[in-house]
Amino acid sequence: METAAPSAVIVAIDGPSGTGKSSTSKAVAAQLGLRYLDTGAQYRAITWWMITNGVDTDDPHAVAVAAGKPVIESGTDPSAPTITVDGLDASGPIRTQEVTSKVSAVSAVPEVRTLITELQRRIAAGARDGIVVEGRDIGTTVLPDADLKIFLTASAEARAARRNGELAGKEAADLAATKEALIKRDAADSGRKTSPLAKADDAVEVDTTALTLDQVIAHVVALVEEKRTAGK
Ligand SMILES: Nc1ncnc2c1ncn2[C@@H]1O[C@H](COP(=O)(O)OP(=O)(O)OP(=O)(O)O)[C@@H](O)[C@H]1O
Ligand SMILES: Nc1ccn([C@H]2C[C@H](O)[C@@H](COP(=O)(O)O)O2)c(=O)n1
Repeated sequence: METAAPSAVIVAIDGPSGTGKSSTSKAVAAQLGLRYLDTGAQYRAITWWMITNGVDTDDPHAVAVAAGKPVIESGTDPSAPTITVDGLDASGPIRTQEVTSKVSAVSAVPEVRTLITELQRRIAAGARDGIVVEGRDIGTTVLPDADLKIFLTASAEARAARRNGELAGKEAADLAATKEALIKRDAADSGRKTSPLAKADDAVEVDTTALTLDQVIAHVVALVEEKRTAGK
């Protein structure tokens, strides 16, 4: 494992679905020369493996028994993040509707969380120049000693509109249905017993509803710079 550089900074960015965690984290990491880790992609990857290997994702025992089998690897270059499962590129398959609908159930299984949390901590510890790690429980559970914790929020309406905007030119989704699906996934992620989606007590909350993505990125970059100037 590499030794962290003195200026290395660990940033945890959490929040509900569609608040801008991935877009913000990637851009902040790229601007500041940090690595980037999308922990949602790891939970999606293990879910995809369960589906393709015939594991019943509604059966926590079956998921727990299989949890240690797939080898999940994350590439942390913010300009080209990667995710593989058993050496196969999983970046496309993990974004399907089927994976999205099953990922909350799989990620609620404690054995899955233990394995993925260990992997996340190893990756963060190996990031010599620092890292931005985004997810649901980074500030509370995975990296409770992070130098800076951000909790992004946005209204369900804004988040649904953003998600539908991604579909421009593709099949137009119904805004109400998108909003309902977001709310349902957030409720499952917030309501699980093991490390639920939650704001850490010492996290800075940023409501992005009325902010452009560039404004959010600039705000977070400024917060990181402040921490660095203060010697973290
Ligand atoms: N402040 C913003 N204003 C407008 N659009 C935004 C803003 N932040 C993010 N977006 C857009 O919203 C969509 C969702 O953003 P992103 O994927 O970064 O969210 P997320 O919190 O990582 O979601 P998830 O948890 O579901 O992966 C993207 O299309 C992104 O470009
Ligand atoms: N730290 C994390 C990150 C993600 N998850 C679960 C819950 C989410 O619904 C799912 C997919 O995440 P997304 O790609 O939408 O960011 O993964 C979690 O439990 N903990």
